[in-house]
Amino acid sequence: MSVTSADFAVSLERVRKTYGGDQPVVALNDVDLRFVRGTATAVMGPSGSGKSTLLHCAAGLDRPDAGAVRIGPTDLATMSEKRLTELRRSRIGFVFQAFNLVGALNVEQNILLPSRLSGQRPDPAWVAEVVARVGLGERLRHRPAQLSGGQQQRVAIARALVTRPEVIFCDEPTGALDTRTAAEVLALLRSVVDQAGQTVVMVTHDPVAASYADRVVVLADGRIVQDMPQPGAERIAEHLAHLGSHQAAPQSTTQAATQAAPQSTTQAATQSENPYAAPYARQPAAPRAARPAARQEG
Ligand SMILES: Nc1ncnc2c1ncn2[C@@H]1O[C@H](COP(=O)(O)OP(=O)(O)OP(=O)(O)O)[C@@H](O)[C@H]1O
Repeated sequence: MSVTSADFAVSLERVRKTYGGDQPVVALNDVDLRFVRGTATAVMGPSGSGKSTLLHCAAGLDRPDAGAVRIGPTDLATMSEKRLTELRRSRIGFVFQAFNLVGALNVEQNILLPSRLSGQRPDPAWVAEVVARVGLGERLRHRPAQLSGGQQQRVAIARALVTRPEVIFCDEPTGALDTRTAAEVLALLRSVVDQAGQTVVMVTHDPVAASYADRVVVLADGRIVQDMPQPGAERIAEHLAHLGSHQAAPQSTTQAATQAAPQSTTQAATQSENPYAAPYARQPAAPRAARPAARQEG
Protein backbone atom coordinates (compact mmCIF):
# COMPACT_ATOMS: atom_id res chain seq x y z
CA MET A 1 0.00 0.00 0.00
CA SER A 2 1.47 3.35 -0.98
CA VAL A 3 1.89 6.17 1.51
CA THR A 4 0.23 9.48 0.62
CA SER A 5 0.78 12.96 2.08
CA ALA A 6 -2.31 12.42 4.27
CA ASP A 7 -0.37 9.68 6.08
CA PHE A 8 2.31 12.10 7.26
CA ALA A 9 2.00 13.57 10.75
CA VAL A 10 4.99 15.86 10.15
CA SER A 11 6.82 16.82 6.95
CA LEU A 12 10.01 18.78 6.47
CA GLU A 13 10.88 19.85 2.93
CA ARG A 14 14.31 21.23 2.18
CA VAL A 15 14.51 22.73 5.65
CA ARG A 16 17.51 24.94 6.23
CA LYS A 17 18.55 26.60 9.46
CA THR A 18 21.68 28.68 9.88
CA TYR A 19 22.79 30.28 13.12
CA GLY A 20 24.38 33.65 12.49
CA GLY A 21 27.45 35.42 13.73
CA ASP A 22 30.89 35.92 12.25
CA GLN A 23 31.16 32.23 11.53
CA PRO A 24 27.65 31.04 10.62
CA VAL A 25 26.77 27.44 11.43
CA VAL A 26 24.47 25.51 9.10
CA ALA A 27 22.55 23.47 11.67
CA LEU A 28 20.13 21.97 9.12
CA ASN A 29 21.22 21.67 5.52
CA ASP A 30 18.19 21.22 3.22
CA VAL A 31 16.66 18.39 5.23
CA ASP A 32 13.82 16.38 3.68
CA LEU A 33 12.03 14.16 6.17
CA ARG A 34 8.53 12.82 6.67
CA PHE A 35 7.13 11.09 9.73
CA VAL A 36 4.34 8.61 9.03
CA ARG A 37 1.34 8.68 11.38
CA GLY A 38 1.24 5.99 14.02
CA THR A 39 4.98 5.33 14.01
CA ALA A 40 7.92 6.10 16.30
CA THR A 41 11.10 7.57 14.85
CA ALA A 42 14.39 8.06 16.68
CA VAL A 43 16.61 10.94 15.57
CA MET A 44 20.27 10.35 16.34
CA GLY A 45 23.68 11.75 15.51
CA PRO A 46 26.79 13.19 17.11
CA SER A 47 26.70 16.24 19.33
CA GLY A 48 26.12 19.34 17.22
CA SER A 49 24.72 17.39 14.24
CA GLY A 50 21.42 19.28 14.33
CA LYS A 51 19.06 16.96 16.23
CA SER A 52 17.64 19.59 18.59
CA THR A 53 17.39 22.12 15.79
CA LEU A 54 15.44 19.58 13.74
CA LEU A 55 13.11 18.85 16.65
CA HIS A 56 12.56 22.54 17.36
CA CYS A 57 11.85 23.37 13.71
CA ALA A 58 9.55 20.35 13.28
CA ALA A 59 7.60 21.28 16.43
CA GLY A 60 7.24 24.95 15.52
CA LEU A 61 9.45 26.08 18.41
CA ASP A 62 11.89 27.60 15.94
CA ARG A 63 11.42 28.84 12.38
CA PRO A 64 13.65 27.56 9.56
CA ASP A 65 15.38 30.05 7.25
CA ALA A 66 14.14 28.16 4.21
CA GLY A 67 11.97 25.18 3.36
CA ALA A 68 8.58 24.06 4.62
CA VAL A 69 7.43 22.37 7.83
CA ARG A 70 3.95 20.86 8.01
CA ILE A 71 2.02 19.35 10.89
CA GLY A 72 -0.50 17.24 9.00
CA PRO A 73 -1.49 19.52 6.11
CA THR A 74 -0.80 22.74 8.06
CA ASP A 75 2.15 24.78 6.81
CA LEU A 76 3.75 26.37 9.89
CA ALA A 77 5.44 29.16 7.89
CA THR A 78 2.11 30.81 7.16
CA MET A 79 1.09 31.01 10.82
CA SER A 80 1.37 33.95 13.17
CA GLU A 81 3.17 33.40 16.49
CA LYS A 82 -0.20 33.35 18.25
CA ARG A 83 -1.62 30.64 16.00
CA LEU A 84 1.61 28.71 16.21
CA THR A 85 1.37 28.73 20.01
CA GLU A 86 -2.22 27.50 19.78
CA LEU A 87 -1.16 24.74 17.39
CA ARG A 88 1.63 23.64 19.73
CA ARG A 89 -0.77 23.49 22.65
CA SER A 90 -3.50 21.58 20.87
CA ARG A 91 -1.80 19.42 18.24
CA ILE A 92 1.68 18.73 19.60
CA GLY A 93 2.89 17.06 22.78
CA PHE A 94 6.34 17.55 24.31
CA VAL A 95 8.39 15.29 26.55
CA PHE A 96 11.77 16.59 27.69
CA GLN A 97 14.70 15.07 29.52
CA ALA A 98 14.15 17.42 32.46
CA PHE A 99 10.40 16.62 32.65
CA ASN A 100 9.45 20.34 32.86
CA LEU A 101 6.66 19.79 35.35
CA VAL A 102 5.38 22.68 37.43
CA GLY A 103 6.59 22.07 40.98
CA ALA A 104 3.74 23.99 42.62
CA LEU A 105 1.06 21.89 40.90
CA ASN A 106 0.09 18.34 41.72
CA VAL A 107 0.12 15.48 39.22
CA GLU A 108 -3.45 15.95 38.08
CA GLN A 109 -3.03 19.71 37.68
CA ASN A 110 0.18 19.18 35.68
CA ILE A 111 -1.55 16.68 33.41
CA LEU A 112 -4.46 19.06 32.78
CA LEU A 113 -2.29 22.15 32.30
CA PRO A 114 -2.07 22.08 28.47
CA SER A 115 -5.85 21.78 28.21
CA ARG A 116 -6.28 24.67 30.65
CA LEU A 117 -3.80 26.79 28.69
CA SER A 118 -5.66 26.15 25.46
CA GLY A 119 -9.04 26.79 27.11
CA GLN A 120 -10.28 23.24 26.54
CA ARG A 121 -12.21 21.03 28.89
CA PRO A 122 -10.77 17.56 28.40
CA ASP A 123 -13.09 14.56 28.30
CA PRO A 124 -12.94 13.07 31.85
CA ALA A 125 -13.09 9.53 30.46
CA TRP A 126 -10.06 10.20 28.28
CA VAL A 127 -8.15 11.79 31.19
CA ALA A 128 -8.94 8.73 33.33
CA GLU A 129 -7.72 6.46 30.54
CA VAL A 130 -4.47 8.42 30.15
CA VAL A 131 -3.87 8.38 33.91
CA ALA A 132 -4.49 4.63 34.02
CA ARG A 133 -2.25 4.04 31.02
CA VAL A 134 0.71 5.74 32.69
CA GLY A 135 -0.08 4.06 36.02
CA LEU A 136 -0.42 7.22 38.13
CA GLY A 137 -3.91 6.74 39.53
CA GLU A 138 -2.62 6.62 43.11
CA ARG A 139 -0.45 9.70 42.73
CA LEU A 140 -2.77 12.37 41.42
CA ARG A 141 -2.48 14.55 44.55
CA HIS A 142 1.30 14.30 44.79
CA ARG A 143 3.64 17.10 43.81
CA PRO A 144 6.46 16.36 41.32
CA ALA A 145 9.09 16.56 44.08
CA GLN A 146 7.34 13.64 45.80
CA LEU A 147 7.80 11.41 42.75
CA SER A 148 10.70 9.44 41.34
CA GLY A 149 12.26 10.49 38.05
CA GLY A 150 10.44 7.76 36.15
CA GLN A 151 7.11 8.75 37.70
CA GLN A 152 7.74 12.38 36.78
CA GLN A 153 8.44 11.40 33.21
CA ARG A 154 5.21 9.40 33.17
CA VAL A 155 3.37 12.54 34.31
CA ALA A 156 5.02 14.41 31.44
CA ILE A 157 3.90 11.71 28.99
CA ALA A 158 0.34 11.84 30.36
CA ARG A 159 0.41 15.63 30.02
CA ALA A 160 1.58 15.24 26.42
CA LEU A 161 -1.21 12.75 25.66
CA VAL A 162 -4.16 14.50 27.21
CA THR A 163 -4.87 16.87 24.32
CA ARG A 164 -4.69 13.91 21.89
CA PRO A 165 -1.87 15.52 19.93
CA GLU A 166 -1.07 14.48 16.39
CA VAL A 167 2.58 14.06 17.28
CA ILE A 168 4.66 13.83 20.45
CA PHE A 169 8.20 15.21 20.27
CA CYS A 170 10.60 13.80 22.85
CA ASP A 171 14.05 15.24 23.53
CA GLU A 172 16.18 12.65 25.34
CA PRO A 173 13.16 11.37 27.30
CA THR A 174 15.26 8.80 29.16
CA GLY A 175 18.42 10.89 29.56
CA ALA A 176 17.85 11.49 33.27
CA LEU A 177 16.61 8.00 34.13
CA ASP A 178 18.29 4.82 35.28
CA THR A 179 18.26 1.78 32.99
CA ARG A 180 15.19 0.03 34.36
CA THR A 181 13.09 3.19 34.61
CA ALA A 182 14.20 4.20 31.12
CA ALA A 183 12.99 0.85 29.78
CA GLU A 184 9.57 1.41 31.42
CA VAL A 185 9.26 4.89 29.93
CA LEU A 186 10.28 3.61 26.48
CA ALA A 187 7.76 0.78 26.73
CA LEU A 188 5.12 3.35 27.62
CA LEU A 189 6.00 5.50 24.60
CA ARG A 190 5.92 2.33 22.47
CA SER A 191 2.42 1.52 23.72
CA VAL A 192 1.32 5.06 22.95
CA VAL A 193 2.23 4.34 19.32
CA ASP A 194 0.95 0.76 19.17
CA GLN A 195 -2.28 1.17 21.10
CA ALA A 196 -3.24 4.81 20.62
CA GLY A 197 -1.84 5.21 17.09
CA GLN A 198 0.15 8.28 18.12
CA THR A 199 3.19 9.52 16.24
CA VAL A 200 6.38 9.84 18.27
CA VAL A 201 9.58 11.61 17.21
CA MET A 202 12.36 11.12 19.75
CA VAL A 203 15.84 12.62 19.83
CA THR A 204 18.20 10.30 21.65
CA HIS A 205 21.88 9.52 21.98
CA ASP A 206 21.14 6.01 23.16
CA PRO A 207 21.03 3.12 20.65
CA VAL A 208 18.94 1.07 23.05
CA ALA A 209 16.31 3.80 23.35
CA ALA A 210 16.39 4.19 19.56
CA SER A 211 15.83 0.47 19.10
CA TYR A 212 12.29 0.93 20.48
CA ALA A 213 11.47 3.04 17.40
CA ASP A 214 10.19 1.83 14.04
CA ARG A 215 12.78 3.88 12.25
CA VAL A 216 16.10 5.51 13.06
CA VAL A 217 17.27 8.63 11.26
CA VAL A 218 20.88 9.70 11.75
CA LEU A 219 22.07 13.26 11.26
CA ALA A 220 25.62 14.48 10.71
CA ASP A 221 26.55 18.08 9.99
CA GLY A 222 22.91 19.04 9.48
CA ARG A 223 22.19 16.34 6.89
CA ILE A 224 20.51 12.94 7.06
CA VAL A 225 23.19 10.33 6.57
CA GLN A 226 21.23 7.20 7.54
CA ASP A 227 17.57 6.26 7.48
CA MET A 228 17.06 2.76 8.87
CA PRO A 229 13.87 0.77 9.49
CA GLN A 230 14.01 -1.10 12.83
CA PRO A 231 17.77 -1.55 12.89
CA GLY A 232 18.24 -2.90 16.44
CA ALA A 233 20.63 -1.45 19.03
CA GLU A 234 23.78 -3.15 17.80
CA ARG A 235 23.41 -1.99 14.20
CA ILE A 236 22.58 1.53 15.36
CA ALA A 237 25.71 1.60 17.53
CA GLU A 238 27.79 0.36 14.57
CA HIS A 239 26.45 3.09 12.30
CA LEU A 240 27.10 5.76 14.89
CA ALA A 241 30.62 4.49 15.42
CA HIS A 242 31.20 4.66 11.65
CA LEU A 243 30.08 8.25 11.57
CA GLY A 244 33.61 9.37 11.84
CA SER A 245 36.44 9.27 14.24
CA HIS A 246 36.83 13.01 13.59
CA GLN A 247 33.40 13.63 15.20
CA ALA A 248 32.60 13.24 18.87
CA ALA A 249 31.86 9.53 19.05
CA PRO A 250 28.58 8.57 20.71
CA GLN A 251 28.82 6.56 23.89
CA SER A 252 28.46 2.84 23.62
CA THR A 253 25.77 1.40 25.78
CA THR A 254 28.38 -0.57 27.69
CA GLN A 255 30.37 2.57 28.45
CA ALA A 256 27.19 4.31 29.43
CA ALA A 257 26.19 1.60 31.84
CA THR A 258 29.40 2.01 33.76
CA GLN A 259 29.32 5.79 33.78
CA ALA A 260 27.61 8.48 35.79
CA ALA A 261 24.96 7.31 38.19
CA PRO A 262 21.39 8.22 37.33
CA GLN A 263 20.13 11.56 38.55
CA SER A 264 18.60 11.51 41.97
CA THR A 265 14.97 12.35 42.46
CA THR A 266 16.08 15.54 44.16
CA GLN A 267 17.99 16.69 41.09
CA ALA A 268 15.08 15.78 38.91
CA ALA A 269 12.68 17.62 41.19
CA THR A 270 14.81 20.75 41.02
CA GLN A 271 14.77 20.61 37.24
CA SER A 272 11.05 20.13 37.29
CA GLU A 273 10.52 23.60 38.70
CA ASN A 274 10.53 24.87 35.10
CA PRO A 275 7.10 26.05 34.09
CA TYR A 276 5.36 24.09 31.38
CA ALA A 277 5.66 27.24 29.32
CA ALA A 278 9.36 26.40 29.03
CA PRO A 279 8.89 24.05 26.06
CA TYR A 280 7.62 27.01 24.10
CA ALA A 281 11.01 28.68 24.26
CA ARG A 282 14.28 27.27 23.03
CA GLN A 283 15.95 25.46 25.89
CA PRO A 284 19.64 25.39 26.69
CA ALA A 285 21.18 21.97 26.25
CA ALA A 286 20.35 19.89 29.30
CA PRO A 287 22.97 17.71 30.94
CA ARG A 288 23.04 14.17 29.67
CA ALA A 289 24.30 12.34 32.68
CA ALA A 290 23.09 8.81 32.39
CA ARG A 291 22.08 6.51 29.60
CA PRO A 292 20.26 3.25 29.91
CA ALA A 293 22.40 0.19 29.44
CA ALA A 294 21.87 -2.35 26.71
CA ARG A 295 18.53 -4.08 26.67
CA GLN A 296 18.77 -7.81 26.15
CA GLU A 297 17.71 -8.44 22.59
CA GLY A 298 15.98 -11.59 21.85
N1 LIG B 1 21.22 29.36 19.30
C1 LIG B 1 22.29 28.98 18.61
N2 LIG B 1 23.21 29.89 18.20
C2 LIG B 1 24.28 29.52 17.49
N3 LIG B 1 24.54 28.25 17.13
C3 LIG B 1 23.68 27.31 17.51
C4 LIG B 1 22.50 27.61 18.27
N4 LIG B 1 21.85 26.47 18.51
C5 LIG B 1 22.55 25.49 17.92
N5 LIG B 1 23.65 25.99 17.32
C6 LIG B 1 24.65 25.22 16.55
O1 LIG B 1 23.96 24.49 15.55
C7 LIG B 1 24.54 23.18 15.43
C8 LIG B 1 23.45 22.14 15.70
O2 LIG B 1 23.07 22.27 17.07
P1 LIG B 1 21.99 21.30 17.75
O3 LIG B 1 21.78 21.76 19.14
O4 LIG B 1 20.81 21.19 16.87
O5 LIG B 1 22.78 19.91 17.73
P2 LIG B 1 22.45 18.55 18.49
O6 LIG B 1 22.69 17.45 17.51
O7 LIG B 1 21.12 18.62 19.12
O8 LIG B 1 23.59 18.53 19.59
P3 LIG B 1 23.58 17.88 21.07
O9 LIG B 1 23.46 16.40 20.85
O10 LIG B 1 24.92 18.25 21.61
O11 LIG B 1 22.44 18.47 21.82
C9 LIG B 1 25.70 23.13 16.40
O12 LIG B 1 26.86 23.43 15.69
C10 LIG B 1 25.37 24.21 17.41
O13 LIG B 1 26.55 24.75 17.97
